[in-house]
Amino acid sequence: MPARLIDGKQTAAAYRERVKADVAAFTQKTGVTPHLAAVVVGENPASAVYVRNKQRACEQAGIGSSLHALPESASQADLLALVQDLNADPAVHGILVQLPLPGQIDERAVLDAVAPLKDVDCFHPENVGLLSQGRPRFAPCTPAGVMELLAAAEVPTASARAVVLGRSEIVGKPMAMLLLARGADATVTVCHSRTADLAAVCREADVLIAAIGRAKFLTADMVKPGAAVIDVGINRLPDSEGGGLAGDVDYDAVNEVAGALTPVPGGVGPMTVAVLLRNTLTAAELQTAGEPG
Ligand SMILES: Nc1nc(=O)c2c([nH]1)NC[C@@H]1CN(c3ccc(C(=O)N[C@@H](CCC(=O)O)C(=O)O)cc3)C=[N+]21
Repeated sequence: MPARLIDGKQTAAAYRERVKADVAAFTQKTGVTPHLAAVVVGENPASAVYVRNKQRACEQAGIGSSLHALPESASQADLLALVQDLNADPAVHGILVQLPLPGQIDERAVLDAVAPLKDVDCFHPENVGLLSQGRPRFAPCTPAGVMELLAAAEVPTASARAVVLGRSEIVGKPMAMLLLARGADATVTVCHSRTADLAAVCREADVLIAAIGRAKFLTADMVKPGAAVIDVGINRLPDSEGGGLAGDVDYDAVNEVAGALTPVPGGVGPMTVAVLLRNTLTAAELQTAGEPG
């Protein structure tokens, strides 16, 4: 019996319509157009696709966007100077420094330099701290997108056993915090590449979030029959395997065991972009209400 498809494209489209309406109301009331500045260093092809998707989504939602590209060889000082300029620019509300950055640049130093009120990725320690205290300023884009998908698919989290496979700063750790938060009330296990009996731990999950960054890593033997499986993976397959995008889930096999499942593409990715739009409006609201800087 194949799993119920959790349609990220459809959920993202509905979510973006709501953001678009809220942006129109905000701009009508304040005369301010929210603006997202995307910073890209070098020519990472995957990043180019995502940045283009984000810019297109911004335009459709009535959000202005600008692209600030530095060469692969840019120094950390160059990038920090650009971030400071964007921090100081009152017409820029959200700043997104596209990851990964080239090896000569310390990602943590750059992400820490983004003004907390403009940190629409929710990567800054201040915003991660607020999130961990259950009073988030911004929703972490991909984890919040996952929560929206679970809600849209009416997958219950309260009292459910949730297993997060992966412990990254971008997805795994904030994902665990959102599932643990009051209102979501899941019982959360975070596992990773060093977890013993990984398959057995994953099989305990009613809700299983795969965010380990390895193509088709989650196999059918790791899934409890009927569980909801959310695939956060965005792995580019080598041309020898047909190229294209694959998730962290072995989709065809898991589709026969899971109760509900997200596809890649068409699942979490579109939600990541949709939540980024919401965060950019939130940033504009915070900076227009005269919130202390
Ligand atoms: N500072 C920063 N913030 C990010 O949020 C961030 C980042 N850096 N670096 C890269 C990752 C990746 N990411 C995606 C965004 C959209 C899709 C997306 O729209 N995916 C479509 C398919 C897109 C395609 O055709 O390749 C889908 O899954 O349906 C995927 C991945 C955001 N990221």
